[in-house]
Amino acid sequence: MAVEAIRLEKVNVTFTQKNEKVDAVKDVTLHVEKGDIYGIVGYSGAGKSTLVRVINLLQRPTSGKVEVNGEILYKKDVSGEKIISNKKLRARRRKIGMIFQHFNLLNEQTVIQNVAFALKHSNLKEKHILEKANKLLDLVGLSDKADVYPAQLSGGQQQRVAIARSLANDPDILISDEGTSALDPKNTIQILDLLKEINEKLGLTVVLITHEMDAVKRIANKVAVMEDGRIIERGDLISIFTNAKEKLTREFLGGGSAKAIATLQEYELGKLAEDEHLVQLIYMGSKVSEPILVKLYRDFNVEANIIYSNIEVLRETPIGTLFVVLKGKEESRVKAIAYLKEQGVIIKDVKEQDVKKNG
Ligand SMILES: Nc1ncnc2c1ncn2[C@@H]1O[C@H](COP(=O)(O)OP(=O)(O)OP(=O)(O)O)[C@@H](O)[C@H]1O
Repeated sequence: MAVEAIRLEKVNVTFTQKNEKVDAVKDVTLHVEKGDIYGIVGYSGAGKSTLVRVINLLQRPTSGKVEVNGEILYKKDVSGEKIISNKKLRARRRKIGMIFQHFNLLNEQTVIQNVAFALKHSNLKEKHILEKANKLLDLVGLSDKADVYPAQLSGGQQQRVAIARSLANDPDILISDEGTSALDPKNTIQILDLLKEINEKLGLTVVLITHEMDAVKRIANKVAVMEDGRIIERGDLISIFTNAKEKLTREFLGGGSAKAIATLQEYELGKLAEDEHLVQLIYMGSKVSEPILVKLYRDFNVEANIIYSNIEVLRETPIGTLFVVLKGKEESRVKAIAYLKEQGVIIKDVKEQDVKKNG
């Protein structure tokens, strides 16, 4: 089996302040495979930052195991505590790049100096350090800004500098802790696309901490939802999107599903007749839904009345959601549903409790 980039096992982090205990991370097990873009979403205070700081041991867990690239960096259980040497830890940390919401650049240093700074400890000669820094600026599209100061750059450009700096030591893993949260929508998209490009070009594993599901939808292949220190739901992006179990996950998915529920509440499920059945259809790709629905009528004598429709793009794949009332004889509806399934459409029954006003 391939070695995973990150393996956290039963990690707990408890902070004690003035006799008060905060369990910031509770029994979290998380496996991130090499090459993943793993989104971790949750509201402020859910424990996301604490959890990712555990990966490079900026935060030592109260208990649990931290493994990076197959090497145990830290382990604490009933049998005791084990941590790699400080020297090794420093070396391993360099292979885990990090970017933050507020960029954390050195304001008195130029752009190129900011990037070069990350290589100060290395044995590279000044000339090679500058060569490498220039290459990285080129990669992030800022070659022409090498000699300006951070204050002269836009937020998006500053984050590009931070990304270039985070790549200086050729990391295997890049952690973005709310890296796009201070940016406007256009810069957010550009930075997310840059992270995806780096993921693809350099094979970097990316962990994306965010409270914005849109960021995850754009580039992540996997997602975990955190609440109150725990991971409450996780999976690959499309299955989470099409089959979220937790209310909080659906809340984060927001947009479409929240609007759908509001529309369905208007519709009142109680109004459905004997020969009617409300279902949710989810289909992938750009397959047009209309011809399929027309076919339901023509071939199965089942009318499909669309209550709500929406298309979202997940990692460049359009995913359509339709809430439709299927009307017809029961046996015809069964056949129609079987046909839809054959077409690769995911079908879910919509029950009254799914659209309860306070549900
Ligand atoms: N150094 C610390 N000392 C005490 N409590 C802390 C410390 N760091 C975090 N906490 C607490 O741990 C909990 C989780 O915080 P954390 O910053 O990990 O959440 P988060 O999901 O990243 O939220 P945010 O996006 O606001 O940073 C919070 O209740 C926070 O107050």
